[in-house]
Amino acid sequence: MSGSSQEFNNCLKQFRLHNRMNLFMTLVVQVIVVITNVSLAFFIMMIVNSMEQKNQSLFFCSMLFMLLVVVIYFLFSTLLKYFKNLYMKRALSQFKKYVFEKILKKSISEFNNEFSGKFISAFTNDLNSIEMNYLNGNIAIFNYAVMFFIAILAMAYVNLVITLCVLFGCLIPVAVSLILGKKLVAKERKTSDENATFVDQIKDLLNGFLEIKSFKAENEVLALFGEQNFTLEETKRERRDTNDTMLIAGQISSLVVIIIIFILGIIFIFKGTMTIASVLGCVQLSNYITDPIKQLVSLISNKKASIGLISKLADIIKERVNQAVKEIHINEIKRGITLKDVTLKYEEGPYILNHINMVFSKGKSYAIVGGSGSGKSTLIKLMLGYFENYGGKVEYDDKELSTINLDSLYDVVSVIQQNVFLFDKSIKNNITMFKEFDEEKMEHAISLAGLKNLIAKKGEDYNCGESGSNLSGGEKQRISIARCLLRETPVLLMDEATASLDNATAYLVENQILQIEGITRIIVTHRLEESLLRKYDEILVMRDGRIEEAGNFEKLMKAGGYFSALFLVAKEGCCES
Ligand SMILES: Nc1ncnc2c1ncn2[C@@H]1O[C@H](COP(=O)(O)OP(=O)(O)OP(=O)(O)O)[C@@H](O)[C@H]1O
Repeated sequence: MSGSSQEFNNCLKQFRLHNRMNLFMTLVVQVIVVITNVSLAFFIMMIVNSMEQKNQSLFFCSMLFMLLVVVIYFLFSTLLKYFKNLYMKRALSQFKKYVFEKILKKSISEFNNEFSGKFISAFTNDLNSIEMNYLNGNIAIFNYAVMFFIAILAMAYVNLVITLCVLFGCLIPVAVSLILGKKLVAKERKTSDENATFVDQIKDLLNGFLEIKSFKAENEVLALFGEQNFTLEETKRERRDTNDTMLIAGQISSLVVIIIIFILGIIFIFKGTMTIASVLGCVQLSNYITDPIKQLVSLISNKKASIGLISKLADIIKERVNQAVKEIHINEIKRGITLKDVTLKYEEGPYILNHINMVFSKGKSYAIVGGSGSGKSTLIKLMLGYFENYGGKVEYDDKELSTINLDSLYDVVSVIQQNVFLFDKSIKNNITMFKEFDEEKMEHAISLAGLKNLIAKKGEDYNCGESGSNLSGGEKQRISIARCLLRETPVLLMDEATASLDNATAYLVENQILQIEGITRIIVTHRLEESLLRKYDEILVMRDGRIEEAGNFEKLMKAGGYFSALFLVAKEGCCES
């Protein structure tokens, strides 16, 4: 079985898990509700018969019958509501949890290769469609199928010829559905894809709200929005069009059926083989035949379309990386990290990392410096298992990165990046990432990250706001530094982690991190401050994806090469400012 179909089956399993009894009860109760519905036709026949025959006792009998039907209907539709809602609740919550769990299991590289709009759209638009058209749809299909068969049996009991002719009239919508069904599936999938692009764009545009306002780019952005908005709505229009064509076919079929019943009914009344009551009964029963046909046509097509969405979701969440090759677990670093002839490029572009050779020894500190775009962040991302298509070798001790289980890697390596993400939760939760930590360890990390004053002022339960909007850039960054230091991993990677801090705080934090004993630090920095740079065991100078020079501060300055030029320019800039 392929990964996708295995995942597809797992998705469907979530609807049934611990939920079979609720579904079974829903279906049983549904049958009883349908029978009470169909019995209305017999009530009409009894009433009309009592009128034709002026038979009072038959009239009272039919009224009593109807009263009983209403009571049964009330009781069972209440039960139906109860079991159906219970089934839906469990099915959807389990399904969503499963999908989200699968997304969380994705590797960083997998997640970044897919548009996150795809995931958001899957959780909004696609899930709504799956709820409506698959879960609700399945129950509705069962309801109408039962209604159709019971009504056919009841009508055959009243008049077999009329029943056969009615069935013939029902062929119109069935034929239309067969013709248009496949189109609808394709259109539902296209709508889902367009919606994912739309969500992606909205996310992107709203993230840049400040830039849009300050550059007065509202009109240009509105035009960009308008294009995708139009494409999405056009796709939805096409989908609705196909759906409506099927509904029209259903309506025409109902009219044809009613005409057939009346024509045949009059013939049979003239022949004396049918009464007015039974013709009216057939008309009422025909509703329970044409209505299901009308509904079933679009319900089945919509269900097929939503199955397409489940399979698309299964495709998104299925594991792409062969986990078998990533089964090596590491829990410590004994010697260090070695890069052997590492190369990397994005698709068809130039090499971003160009034959890098480097040994990062355990417990030492390394600074990575270099001009903008020289590949510093890419190198950090590479060591975090961000890329799968690199050349050469990246070894943690003697274990190749591509074979290491990434969960275990993140027990050993942590990263602080320039772009900080904070959750809309308290400062404490943002530092601990919702885990329990020793009070003493917490205080130590808070102190190293220079957060003591902030916590004294606002308290650790202070809410950070959406994406940390209630805090300054520097405060957010210090929280992310504390978050990382709290984990006390043997390897710490930092990518411009102090960029939004003022000079004094940045110096303090970097200095404190350089004093932590026993951990391996690899720090990308733009701050070429002599007293700090002297504390690094080695400085790697990157240029165009290569390591141009490497050595300690003194050696590099003596060499008078690229580093010393960078250092002098930075020093001059600093003195001028
Ligand atoms: N997703 C991507 N697709 C294509 N090219 C990319 C991508 N990300 C980065 N690059 C390119 O890779 C090169 C190295 O980028 P990287 O972010 O590693 O540089 P950097 O040295 O960290 O720069 P800076 O100091 O400005 O942060 C740049 O030329 C950049 O344009």
